[in-house]
Amino acid sequence: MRTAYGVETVRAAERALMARLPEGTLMQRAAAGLATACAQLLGRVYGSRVVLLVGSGDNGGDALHAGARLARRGAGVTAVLLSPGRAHPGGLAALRRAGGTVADPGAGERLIERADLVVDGIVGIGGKGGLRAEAVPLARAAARSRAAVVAVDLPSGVDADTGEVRGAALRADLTVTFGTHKPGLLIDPAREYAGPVRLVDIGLGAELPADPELEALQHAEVAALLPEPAAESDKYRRGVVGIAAGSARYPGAAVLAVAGALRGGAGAVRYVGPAGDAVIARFPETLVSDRGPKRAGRVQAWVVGPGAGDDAGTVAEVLAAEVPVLVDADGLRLADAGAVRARTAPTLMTPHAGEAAALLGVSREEVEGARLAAVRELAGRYGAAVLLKGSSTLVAPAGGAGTVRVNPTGTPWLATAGSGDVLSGLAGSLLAAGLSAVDAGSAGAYLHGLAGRFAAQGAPVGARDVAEAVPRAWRDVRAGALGPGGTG
Ligand SMILES: NC(=O)C1=CN([C@@H]2O[C@H](COP(=O)(O)OP(=O)(O)OC[C@H]3O[C@@H](n4cnc5c(N)ncnc54)[C@H](OP(=O)(O)O)[C@@H]3O)[C@@H](O)[C@H]2O)[C@@H](O)CC1
Ligand SMILES: [K+]
Repeated sequence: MRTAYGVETVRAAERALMARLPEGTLMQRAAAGLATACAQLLGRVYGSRVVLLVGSGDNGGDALHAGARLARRGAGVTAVLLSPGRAHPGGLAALRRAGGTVADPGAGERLIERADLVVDGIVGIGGKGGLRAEAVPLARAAARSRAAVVAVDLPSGVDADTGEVRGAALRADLTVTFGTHKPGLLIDPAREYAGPVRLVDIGLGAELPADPELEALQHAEVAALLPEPAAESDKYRRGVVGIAAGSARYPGAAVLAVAGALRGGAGAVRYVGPAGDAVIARFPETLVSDRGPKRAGRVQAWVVGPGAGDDAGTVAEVLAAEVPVLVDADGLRLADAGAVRARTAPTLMTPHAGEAAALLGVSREEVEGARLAAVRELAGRYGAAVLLKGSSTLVAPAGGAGTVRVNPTGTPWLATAGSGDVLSGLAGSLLAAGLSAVDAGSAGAYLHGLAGRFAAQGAPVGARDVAEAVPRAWRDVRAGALGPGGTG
């Protein structure tokens, strides 16, 4: 499990740990890890040109101490001080002792142009707002330069707690973060600025509380969630998932949701709606009914909404059922908020950013720029678990408070028509198999992302290919959890 903690929590843990350690220990641990990562990226340290961008806080201190270590190994290290009078005194002294030099911001752009490595120590978890004006030309120069850019703790200019990016920010090739991930490192748009993230252990772990702000499941945790049929399982014990989707106009959504559901571990898939012929032609194993959800027969969880058009009646009927319900696509628009809140069985809503924006009455850009806030807000308003789809899919528990899951397996190739229908079927099937709403959403997104990667392998794919790759993803998750041999 990868976890991320917010700034307040990190600060409290840091204070508790520092009280037991000699002064400066944590910064030395951070700087040692940072210098090691920089050296690996450089390959050859001796003779390399390193530029440190140094702000007024401890983030700059980390950069200066790491720079001193690189200078001792023969790198030419220059620190560009953004607030010359306020740079970390101990770090500055260490750099000078190691033979490093200091420059004014005015010289920064020229130095960056010729550098092999730029270390971004402008601002870390103490940052407020976006990058300040004096740092913007340096961020641009770093982006232009062929130098590798390493961000200290997080890329300067991104919000550590939310992943929001207001204005300019440093774009890193690698982020070296200390003690724990910060939420912003796992959520777009900030995540994109961070590049790959390396976590340096500084001993903070024992001081962190049990409930992180954010968590990302990995193979082992997903494998533990996946249903496994026992010898005595019949199809009803494995769960029947009902799919109320598709319309005369959009039969494809029904077919794709069923395609996902058949691979999600439920014992049977029941389809209800006007696209029964299309569904049965493609998947003869489906139980098809055109008598509406109420009279369709036994179902352990429902999926409602993909391609539903304007069929508000079916959505209302499904919401009245006393089993878990996944609401997607048109269903989100048609669902009555009061009816969702009044439900006693679990509800999982699965909007993409545009649908979430419509529900919240804001623009799509606002949702995409502040995904964590949006998913919590929706989960609070509807009293339902919410899976917000996108480049970093988030799953918030009903009510919106508590740990949010972030899916690590997504791929841009999944942004293809019908891919969401497959996910809703897949996650609905996991609901029917007995997973909680948050577990079904996050395990579904994990398998779906992995399936997208397997199907795509660097080339465009259709939603059907994604559905067909789900069994491979499932096997990979189980194999990876068992040890060597998988990709986990
Ligand atoms: N936590 C831990 O366990 C450990 C933490 N460690 C390290 O400490 C870092 C946190 O250090 P920190 O608290 O000194 O804050 P930091 O991020 O350097 O910035 C604050 C300074 O920046 C300024 N400033 C504010 N906003 C700004 C902006 N937008 N653009 C530009 N400047 C801005 C603000 O000054 P102001 O001008 O507002 O007075 C203030 O002086 C952390 O990220 C990690 O690297 C490790 O050493 C070891 C263990
Ligand atoms: K930084």
